[in-house]
Amino acid sequence: MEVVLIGFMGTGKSTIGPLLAKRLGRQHLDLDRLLEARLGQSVGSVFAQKGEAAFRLVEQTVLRDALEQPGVLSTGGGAAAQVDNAAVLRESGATIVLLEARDETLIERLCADQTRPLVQRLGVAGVLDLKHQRDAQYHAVADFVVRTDDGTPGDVVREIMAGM
Ligand SMILES: Nc1ncnc2c1ncn2[C@@H]1O[C@H](COP(=O)(O)OP(=O)(O)O)[C@@H](O)[C@H]1O
Ligand SMILES: O=C(O)C1=C[C@@H](OP(=O)(O)O)[C@@H](O)[C@H](O)C1
Ligand SMILES: [Mg+2]
Repeated sequence: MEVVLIGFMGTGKSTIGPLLAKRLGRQHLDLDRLLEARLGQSVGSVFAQKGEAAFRLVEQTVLRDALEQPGVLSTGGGAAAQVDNAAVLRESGATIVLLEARDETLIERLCADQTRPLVQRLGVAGVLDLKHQRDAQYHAVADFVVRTDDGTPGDVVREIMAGM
């Protein structure tokens, strides 16, 4: 991978990834979609039927495979926060961009989309606690940070390009 987007749920990794890839003339991969294709099941049903620990094991394998390919990768929000994955990401040589947004922005975005199992399980307050627990891990992995609160997705892509 040349560029990997990391960050909490709702920061915009899956929205920005395809736009950035198009701008760079590269392929785009989304880790959650790769995992779903491998298991033939949605992320939500993997959490419900197999549990989060099983999800993390498959996520780790799919991440390692994806990093071998060229292009732009949008990770799922938990991927870079797992210790083993953090090391693999750093060693991959990809440019790692952390997307961030204010708590209020994330609440708005996450409440508007009911497909994330951790939001269902933890609720808004619980999920923000999880974000704050993960923040230091995200920053330790990232090469630089881009905020997605105020601009359009196009603005975010331009800012990423400027940072590379
Ligand atoms: N500037 C922006 N950058 C990225 N996403 C944005 C922006 N403004 C609004 N959004 C919205 O925020 C949501 C981000 O969701 P998504 O891309 O699935 O995030 P993630 O993959 O990080 O969980 C989308 O509904 C997107 O349309
Ligand atoms: O933060 C997390 O632990 C998760 C984030 C999700 O991806 P997005 O960040 O793209 O929503 C998805 O991988 C799964 O629901 C778990
Ligand atoms: Mg996503």
